[in-house]
Amino acid sequence: MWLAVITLFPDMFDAMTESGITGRAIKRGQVQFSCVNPRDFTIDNYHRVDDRPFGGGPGMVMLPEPLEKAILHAKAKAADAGYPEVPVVYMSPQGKTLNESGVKQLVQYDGLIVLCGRYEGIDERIIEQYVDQEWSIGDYVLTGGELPAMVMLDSMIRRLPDVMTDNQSAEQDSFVDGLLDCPHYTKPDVFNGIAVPAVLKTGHHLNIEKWRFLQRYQRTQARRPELLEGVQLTRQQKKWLMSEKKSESL
Ligand SMILES: NC(=O)c1ccc(NC2CCCC2)nc1
Repeated sequence: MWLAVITLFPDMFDAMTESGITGRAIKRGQVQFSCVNPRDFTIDNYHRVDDRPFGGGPGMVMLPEPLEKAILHAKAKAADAGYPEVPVVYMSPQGKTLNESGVKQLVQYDGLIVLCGRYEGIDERIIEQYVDQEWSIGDYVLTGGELPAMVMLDSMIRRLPDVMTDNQSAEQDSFVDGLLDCPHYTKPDVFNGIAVPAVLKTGHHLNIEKWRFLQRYQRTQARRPELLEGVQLTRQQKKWLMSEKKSESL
């Protein structure tokens, strides 16, 4: 996947490119990643990338010209790399709230340009003319679009084929079927006097699968009941649930 981020703080993305599974995917060439800095496209002596808002009010707004030049440069780079039509995504609290289905939709693209704002935001005419999709990682305001961009890109990169090894695979992710995740345990058997649930040490895979499903269902019911509306249970899961409810009513 071809990715470019437009940002005044490219060094922030070292957190994603220099470590972990995302760093490995980039080193392996599974992801082509680059940053484009609007400050490199300024023409005044002060390299201005922002100015005061028309209509007054606090803070500054990012100037449209450096952003336009940065976007066009990123689009040209994508075309040179063989990706002629790359959508531009802008990270903002006004965007669609990102969730697993949004990640699945985004990771289908061959390439993506992610625009990160700073200050009070960017000139609206850039959004009107160049932004294809606005996305938000949640209903809160941050000082910049860089962290939301890294959150979104991390969730996408881990879903690319062959990025996660089999035993890490994203397919078994908790959210993949809408339920929260089950508890996880590893050595030691007893930690601070608390033992690992016995079923997990039986090696009885069906019982373990049942236990994990029931844990996930009960956790979702207790913590995020609204998520249950969108959950499609398999016949087996429905049976497990029925037998659990029966045994509870005994
Ligand atoms: N919830 C979010 O995804 C989000 C995105 C960007 C942002 N701040 C940026 C937006 C324009 C200037 C700073 N804050 C929050």
